[in-house]
Amino acid sequence: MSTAAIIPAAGLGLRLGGEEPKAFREVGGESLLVHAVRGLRAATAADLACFVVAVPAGTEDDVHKLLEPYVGSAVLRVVAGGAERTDSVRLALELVPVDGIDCVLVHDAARSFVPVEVIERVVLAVRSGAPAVVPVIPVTDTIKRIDPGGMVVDTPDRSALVAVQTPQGFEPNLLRRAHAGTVAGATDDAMLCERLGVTVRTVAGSEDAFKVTRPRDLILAESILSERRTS
Ligand SMILES: Nc1ccn([C@@H]2O[C@H](COP(=O)(O)OP(=O)(O)OP(=O)(O)O)[C@@H](O)[C@H]2O)c(=O)n1
Ligand SMILES: C[C@](O)(CO)[C@H](O)COP(=O)(O)O
Repeated sequence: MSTAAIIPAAGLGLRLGGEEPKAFREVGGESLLVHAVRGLRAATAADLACFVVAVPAGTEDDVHKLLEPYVGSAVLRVVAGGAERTDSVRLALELVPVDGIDCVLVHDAARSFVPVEVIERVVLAVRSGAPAVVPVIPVTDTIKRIDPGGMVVDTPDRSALVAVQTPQGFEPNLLRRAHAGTVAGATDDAMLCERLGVTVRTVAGSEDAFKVTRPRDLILAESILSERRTS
C-alpha cells in the first residue's frame, strides 16, 4: 500500500501580493510548489506513489512539465483548482487512484518547508489506525472569542488550543465521504471529518511548516532554506 498526496496550489495569494499566484513565487530560486513536492518526496517512509496538484486554471500543462523531474516514479496528475481551497481539494481527490492507496495526504503548497519528520509522523499515525490526522503546534498568543461588534466574549484556555498545519492525513474513503457532504465554511479537511463525527488525532507539527501567507513570510522562508542548505 502507498500514499497519495493532494497539493492544493490554486490560490491567488492575495495576502502575499505580487504578479503571479503564490505557488509560483520563488524562494532560493525555486517555486514554493517545487519546494513542497520535493519535501514530500523526501519523506521516504510515506511511500508516495501519486501526486495530484490543483493549480490555477490554464497552468496545468506548464505545471506538469515543471514538476515531472521532481516526482520520481510516482504518478503525477495536475488539475485546475476551484474557487475555494476545499473545491481544489475535492477536484484533486477525484483523481486519486482508488486501488493501492491506504493514506491520502492533503498538503498546502504554501507550507513548502514542512520537515520530513512531520510528514512521516502523519502517515505513520494513519497507518496505525487513525482515520484522520493533523500536525499541530502550541498557540503562543492569547486567543479571544469576539462578537460581531468586536467585543470580547471570552478567553479560551490556551493550554487546550493548538494551531493546525498540513500535511493532514486521511484514510482515503473517509476523505471521499467528507468531501461528498457540505463543505461551506470549512478551512481545513479535518474539519469535514469532524462534521461526520470522526475523531481527529493530532501529532507534533513544526514551526518550519508555517504557511507562507504575507510578504514577511518570504524572509523566514529564505532563512529556513539557507539554514538547511548550509547544514
Ligand atoms: N481556491 C484555492 C485557494 C487556496 N488554495 C491553496 O490552499 C493553500 C492554502 O491557502 P492560502 O495560503 O490561503 O492561499 P491563497 O488562497 O492563495 O491565499 P490568499 O487567501 O492570501 O489569497 C495554498 O497552497 C493555496 O494555493 C487552492 O488550492 N485553491
Ligand atoms: C489548511 C490550513 O493550512 C490549516 O491551518 C489552513 O486552514 C488554510 O487556511 P487558508 O485560509 O486557506 O490559508
